[in-house]
Amino acid sequence: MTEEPHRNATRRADADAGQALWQSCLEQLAQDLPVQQFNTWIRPIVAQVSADFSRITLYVANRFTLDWVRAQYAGRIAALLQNLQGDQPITLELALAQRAPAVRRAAPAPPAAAAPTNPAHAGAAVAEAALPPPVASEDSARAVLRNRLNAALTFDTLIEGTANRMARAAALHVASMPGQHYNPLFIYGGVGLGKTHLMNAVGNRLLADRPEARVLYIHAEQFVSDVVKAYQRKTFEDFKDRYHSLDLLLIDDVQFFANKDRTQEEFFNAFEALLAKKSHIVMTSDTYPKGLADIHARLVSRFDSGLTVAMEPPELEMRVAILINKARAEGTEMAEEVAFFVAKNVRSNVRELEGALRKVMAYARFNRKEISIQLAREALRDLLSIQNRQISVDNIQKTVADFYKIKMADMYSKKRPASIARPRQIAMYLAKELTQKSLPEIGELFGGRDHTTVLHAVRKIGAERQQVTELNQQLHVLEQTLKG
Ligand SMILES: Nc1ncnc2c1ncn2[C@@H]1O[C@H](COP(=O)(O)OP(=O)(O)OP(=O)(O)O)[C@@H](O)[C@H]1O
Repeated sequence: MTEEPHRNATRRADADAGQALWQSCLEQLAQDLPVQQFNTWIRPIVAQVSADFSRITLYVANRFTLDWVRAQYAGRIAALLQNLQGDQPITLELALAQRAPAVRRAAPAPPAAAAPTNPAHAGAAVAEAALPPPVASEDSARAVLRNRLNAALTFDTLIEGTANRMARAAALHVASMPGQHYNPLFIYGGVGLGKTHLMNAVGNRLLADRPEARVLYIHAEQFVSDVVKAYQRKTFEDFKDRYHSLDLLLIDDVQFFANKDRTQEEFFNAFEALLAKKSHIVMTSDTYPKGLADIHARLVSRFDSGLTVAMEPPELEMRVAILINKARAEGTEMAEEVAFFVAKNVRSNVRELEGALRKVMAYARFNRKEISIQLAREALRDLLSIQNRQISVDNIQKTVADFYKIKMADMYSKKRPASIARPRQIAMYLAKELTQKSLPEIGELFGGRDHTTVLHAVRKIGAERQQVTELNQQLHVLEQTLKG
């Protein structure tokens, strides 16, 4: 045998062994996953195994599938491959199909990208190949439409609590029966409370159930820019085709439409067209529809014509659950007492909670220490000192008194008219929410009142906040002012 055919034969044998490895993995996945999931996401994958078995590249058809497979299955696939492969470390890479070489050729592996190792993946690493520009080989309009959803933001990763219960239930309903009830669904709340996450979860769930559905997630600013482009390039027909043909439109932060008359008009047209064909619209905003400034009245009334739900700042137990879950997703177990400590000190929103968690984990890694309350205290030193400096009961009393135009002295007085008693109850509620003080301590600072009086105020305002939009808005404003 000359050298060349011999080399070719060796390559073929390697390639066959590589495919056998992937085949075994596929068989296992077929057993583990529901048939529909396996057929939709796993079966179409083309795998390429490097000659030394150190790297497996999975080629998928488009960016959306890539994100989805990475978020939902990459960890499981990597762990399975590692199991089949034994001790030798293996790196899993995801790439778009247009880069795939013919499957059965044992081409050399692409240059190794630095692959971040995820401890949750049983020693195997998952990397994403450098991606070429958007897929040209398939229904490109659809691929672009789907690309904007973030596949990692699903109902499974969204922790439920009192703060988001209603919004989550409504979103789940929309995802399972789009176009029927709650159309449009209008979700509002402060920054970092999970509005974008929830909205993406609706899109991801619908696409998992109906992969052919035309779903678009878009930020309102992007919509504005699309309108401008359609004007400049005189491509309104394309614009209309794009927006009016959707099954589900998810549009984030509609407060950005303020003062943009032409955009509002185009959005109104899209809105009417979509509703007429029973497509669903989900919107988010930082305020409830009637609180929106500089948006045409006819649009505001359309926004409010389905279901409007608020997302509230997460309560303590929810913050604890979020921390424990997010830490676990990063391969770290966080003790409940530590999670309580962090959650008590970071109250404003989930994004800040995530930031605090990242700090604590990085601090533990750098210092090679276990995560404990003491370590969390050190890691969050700056944040804690800013908070302690800014939010005192005294500060809360002053701010609330100013806001409701009563005297500071009325916070401690025994006077009972509603115009004074109510702001006082609101201040007590905020003192409990925003400081570490106990009920008796708060009572003391409000003119020596009993702790049951404080508890009554905290419960009453907390419950009313869920029901009365105006009070909720006022509390948001006060909270933002106090947090600086
Ligand atoms: N209930 C939750 N469970 C798990 N993660 C959450 C939850 N709520 C929010 N998050 C996470 O918090 C971060 C901020 O959420 P998101 O971006 O959805 O907030 P938002 O309300 O859209 O904020 P903004 O108005 O600033 O865009 C995201 O990483 C999101 O995944």
